[in-house]
Amino acid sequence: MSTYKERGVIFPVDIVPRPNLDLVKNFDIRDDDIMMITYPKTGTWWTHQIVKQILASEGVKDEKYLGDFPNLIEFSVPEKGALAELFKTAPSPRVLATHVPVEFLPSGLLGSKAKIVVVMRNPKDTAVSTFHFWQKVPEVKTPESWESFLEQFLAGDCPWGPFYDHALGYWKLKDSHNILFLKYEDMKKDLPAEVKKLATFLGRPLSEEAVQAVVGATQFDSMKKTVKQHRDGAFTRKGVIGDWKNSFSDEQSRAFDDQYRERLSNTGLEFEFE
Ligand SMILES: Nc1ncnc2c1ncn2[C@@H]1O[C@H](COP(=O)(O)OS(=O)(=O)O)[C@@H](OP(=O)(O)O)[C@H]1O
Repeated sequence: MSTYKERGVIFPVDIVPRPNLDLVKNFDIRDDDIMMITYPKTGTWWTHQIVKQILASEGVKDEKYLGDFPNLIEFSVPEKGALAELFKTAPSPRVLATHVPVEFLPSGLLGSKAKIVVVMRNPKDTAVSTFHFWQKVPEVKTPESWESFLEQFLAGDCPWGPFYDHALGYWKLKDSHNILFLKYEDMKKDLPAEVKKLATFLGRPLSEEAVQAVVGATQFDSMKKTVKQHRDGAFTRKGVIGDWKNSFSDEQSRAFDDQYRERLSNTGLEFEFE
């Protein structure tokens, strides 16, 4: 599968055909939409399952749109075509998800009352997860060796663009009232608290019992059993914080930390690595 660059950002052509970017940009947002935003490999499937469970507790169960696959509006899937087309007529509340950087978002989103949830993960684990993922998608040409892959990741040469540009593009919107930031590491450390926070933000506060039910259904082991296993299990691979230690050499880790400090110092954005 080949890739193309749009405004400096790499997209895999078969997953996000170029016309899809216009479809997404011009996509009409409804005030009751829920827009989930993730950089790839930071918790897309996980948070999608959590939102599905939160909505299920108010009786919303539409498998056509809230199916197993995270609803990534910029994607095209063989049996459905461009998802942005499909979602135009989906019933409310719509759960839309995207990996696109902020400049590619539907133009009406930020001025709307839609709820925006941004999920982030520490960039070392994100890089490792991404490396393993692309090895299972041989159609997309990414380096086979970890060393070369990491070099590209540090250079920002990866699908959906550079990690830090993506994260900071959204982080600068943090004072907007309808955005919630979640971190993968917080979810790992205290899932009930994060589920509660998310449900409340979505205007659907849950009882303690309901929180526990969502947690039970979305913990890693449950998801490994329930989420359809595409790409040889790549969507539920290890699900831990700190797996980067199995791939990074000390030297790679130092170079990574230098860039991390350079890009995030004085931004207020920080991540936990273990
Ligand atoms: N329930 C749960 N708990 C903890 N971690 C989980 C869970 N579900 C998925 N994962 C891990 O999330 C990583 C995949 O990220 P994404 O879903 O964003 O992938 S994708 O962008 O949609 O391809 C991938 O991370 P790695 O294991 O580090 O590769 C998954 O294992």
